[in-house]
Amino acid sequence: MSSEASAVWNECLRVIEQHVSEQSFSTWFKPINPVKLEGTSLTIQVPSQFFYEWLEDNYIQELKLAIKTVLGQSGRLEYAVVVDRGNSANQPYVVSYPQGNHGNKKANVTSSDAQDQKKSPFQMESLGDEMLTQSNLNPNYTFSTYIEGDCNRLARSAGFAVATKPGITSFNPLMVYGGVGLGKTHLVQAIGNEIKNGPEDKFVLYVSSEKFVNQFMDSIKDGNVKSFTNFYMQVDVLIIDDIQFLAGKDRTQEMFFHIFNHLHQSKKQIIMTSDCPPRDLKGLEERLLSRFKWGLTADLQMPDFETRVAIIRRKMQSEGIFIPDDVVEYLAYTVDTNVRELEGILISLIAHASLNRVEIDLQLAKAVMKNIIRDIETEVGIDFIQKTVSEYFGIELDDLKAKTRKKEIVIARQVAMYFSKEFTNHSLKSIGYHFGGRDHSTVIHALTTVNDMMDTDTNFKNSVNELKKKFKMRSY
Ligand SMILES: Nc1ncnc2c1ncn2[C@@H]1O[C@H](COP(=O)(O)OP(=O)(O)OP(=O)(O)O)[C@@H](O)[C@H]1O
Repeated sequence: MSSEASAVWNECLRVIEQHVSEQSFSTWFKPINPVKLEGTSLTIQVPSQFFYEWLEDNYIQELKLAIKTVLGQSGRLEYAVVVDRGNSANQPYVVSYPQGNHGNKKANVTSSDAQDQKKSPFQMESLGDEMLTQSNLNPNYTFSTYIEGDCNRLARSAGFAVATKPGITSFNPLMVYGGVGLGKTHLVQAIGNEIKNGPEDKFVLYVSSEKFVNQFMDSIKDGNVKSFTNFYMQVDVLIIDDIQFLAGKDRTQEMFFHIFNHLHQSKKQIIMTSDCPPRDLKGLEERLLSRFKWGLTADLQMPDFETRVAIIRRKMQSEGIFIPDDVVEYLAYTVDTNVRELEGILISLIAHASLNRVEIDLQLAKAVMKNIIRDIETEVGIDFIQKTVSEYFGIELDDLKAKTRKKEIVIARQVAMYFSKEFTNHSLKSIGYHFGGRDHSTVIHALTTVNDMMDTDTNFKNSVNELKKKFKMRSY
């Protein structure tokens, strides 16, 4: 190592130190060795191709600034990457970037070893999205933007505990599972952001399982497995999304098993998500599954109506738009599949309104919704009420009209009559007619019974209210 190169690099480090966190500085800049200085071109040696890619993806601005400050406008930076070749001696090859060409992955590679040029480097996929930071975290996914409800209370509070004391609570690993679009990624990234922005300087890394698998495969192809493993073993908080993707990928599972053990033993935090509970994860090794159960497993459910309203309002706030209450309610009633879909519909609604320069109102919401969800019924008729009520109580539609006097059928029939009175313009006589030709006094008796039961039986009242929401939504 030339002493000139050392002196220049030390100056560069002083500049860099002022612009990155202490943890990043020791992880990404301390391991670098200055190799040589030729004119205003400084060559630094980095431990692996991955390390080099990481620097280029995440610290290009800091490096540029340092080189320009120390070597002037004509300053250049070249990298010598130590290639891991198992037992054979490490031969560096040089990746050379002309000034101002940093970050261009197609830049010339001049190698001291022709073979190495052809190797596709083990690299983190380009992060692309400027929203992502060096931990691959979306800064918008925070606890403050994550609406709490019965659907996520346990997972959220466990997540918050982990964020406060990563690696120390008994929630290690923390496994969050739930159906598509229910907020798994948002929650685990909120934990990551909370830790990253906290007082301790922790290296937090979020990675999808798919990316993890691809990186591992690339590392095998490139003979870089060691640097892959070393990299993951340095992490303080590893967040790995959609773990079900590891199913059937035995080699990756084995590697993950070692990384998991190392991190867990070193009291580093592991957070995972999955689309199903660990017991239903097919194609995952038993030893891995048993480790997943060491910590806490918490599920996410579809948010209830009130939580959906709160999610819509939060989204409106972040988009800086106003939507009338009846539209918010309409959307929350109608979209009960998952939160991503709810957000998607809200965004289409906003887009329609701004493209057509019209106000967002119920009419527009219905029109947008009709395009998206087929078969949506906008009117409540007796047929619809009968169908919905019979499905809800798990009885045959025909039984509502039949003579049978079985208790559960009588109740369902009375409830259906009650809603027919509330949501349609049919007379008592007509309602009776639609329920197997009963007379109007039977309908009156049904209405009285339902009202009385709602006063005395909370479960029954909840069922009626739940059904009411379905009808209300369609009667807008
Ligand atoms: N409780 C919540 N509060 C606020 N926003 C939420 C909530 N739950 C989900 N979202 C939003 O819903 C969208 C989908 O969430 P996310 O991507 O986290 O779901 P996921 O469960 O990881 O989905 P997938 O199964 O496809 O990986 C995101 O925009 C997220 O911000």
